[in-house]
Amino acid sequence: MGKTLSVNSGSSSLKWQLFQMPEETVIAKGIFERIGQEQSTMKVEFAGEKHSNEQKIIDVQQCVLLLLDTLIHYGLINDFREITGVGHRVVAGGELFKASVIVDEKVLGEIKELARLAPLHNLANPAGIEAFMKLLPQALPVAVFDTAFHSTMSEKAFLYPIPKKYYDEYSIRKYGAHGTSHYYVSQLAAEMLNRPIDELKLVSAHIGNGASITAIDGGTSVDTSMGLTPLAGVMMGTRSGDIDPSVIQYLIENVAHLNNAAAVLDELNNKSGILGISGLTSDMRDLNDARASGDKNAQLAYDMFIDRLKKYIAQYIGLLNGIDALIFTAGIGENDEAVRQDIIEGLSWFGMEISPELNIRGANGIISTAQSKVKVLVIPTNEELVIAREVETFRQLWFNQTFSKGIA
Ligand SMILES: Nc1ncnc2c1ncn2[C@@H]1O[C@H](COP(=O)(O)OP(=O)(O)O)[C@@H](O)[C@H]1O
Ligand SMILES: CC(=O)OP(=O)(O)O
Ligand SMILES: [Mg+2]
Repeated sequence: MGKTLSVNSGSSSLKWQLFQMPEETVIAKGIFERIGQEQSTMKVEFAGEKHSNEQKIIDVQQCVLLLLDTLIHYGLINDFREITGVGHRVVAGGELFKASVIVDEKVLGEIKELARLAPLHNLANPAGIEAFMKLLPQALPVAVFDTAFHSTMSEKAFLYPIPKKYYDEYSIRKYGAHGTSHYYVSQLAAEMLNRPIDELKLVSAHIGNGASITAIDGGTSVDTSMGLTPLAGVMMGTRSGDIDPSVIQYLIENVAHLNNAAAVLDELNNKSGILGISGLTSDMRDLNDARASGDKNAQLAYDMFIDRLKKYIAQYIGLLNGIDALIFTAGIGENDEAVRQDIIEGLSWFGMEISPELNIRGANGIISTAQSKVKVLVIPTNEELVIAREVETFRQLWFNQTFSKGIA
């Protein structure tokens, strides 16, 4: 028994939930959005109450302090010691972490080392972990990796067609990301469809600020659009997704301020995607406003975004030789019915059709028509719940070990 805090640090947001475990009751949850941008917001929800504040939030350390203050301020905890476990989302686990792990100094060092595989995340992730370890020394810290679910990919899927020695000697391969989310929504899809997961072929579209598409066969990830790092795959809020690698050398040789690989990679990670094409914003809500007011580049960014998503989804339908269901999840996938409509309209040849009555804001569940050959689902992701369950497994193991040692 105890309270577990799950921390999901994304590239633009930090989401958290405080659970009473093992009951899995949500005591409170919240989100810090647009971290590091001009208008950051902090939202908290508990017992039917919703609070929202606009303030400049610079980084993850500030989020941690604000979050702990909030828990005390609203009486959600009276004492920090009530929190017995803190689970952290870590994006890159590399070849090292294929499952969740209790964090100690060594693990923390290894997570920092892996930052080169997730530059937008693995720097913020250990900063958050360290801050919580310092402020909540009694709570069991557990790291849950985005890459773990994709560790089932075969060599044929995860190798790049470059000399194999670069995998053998340097572990250069596709690792994917958002695995905790793809895992969670695929399990729920099986429940919603009332079919065993091992019979199902699914494509899961996690479309947030970061976005990835995964092909899931019998409950395991067989391929996914992100690569060595979360830069690959579809176009994203600030990331280019797949491009011809020769662009990198061309930029280095021809653009004065991009005269090394790190500068180009920064451009591709932070200034590209929706932001790069629109020249305005990385955020879908703002992009929609700009499109509505007739901004041509905003419309172009949207059209490119939709096409790239369609291409990856179609590719994975091909890889799986047909699918039972397509799942939409994450910030955009869950909330933007027009994005879902535009994607499915372009994939109608595959026998997908969504119902305008079902495809509404706040939809949760099946949104396809009765005659659609492929079911289309909207499933709000809950990476925090999966993280809390992982923490609980470790806490019970730890408790049982301590208890059996005690009576031995
Ligand atoms: N109501 C909404 N309509 C359209 N897009 C939305 C809505 N709510 C959130 N989003 C978009 O979701 C994206 C953030 O998704 P999220 O999954 O929270 O990102 P991340 O975890 O990568 O930080 C942003 O582009 C944001 O504009
Ligand atoms: C891996 C990744 O891009 O995560 P997020 O979408 O949460 O930023
Ligand atoms: Mg996210």
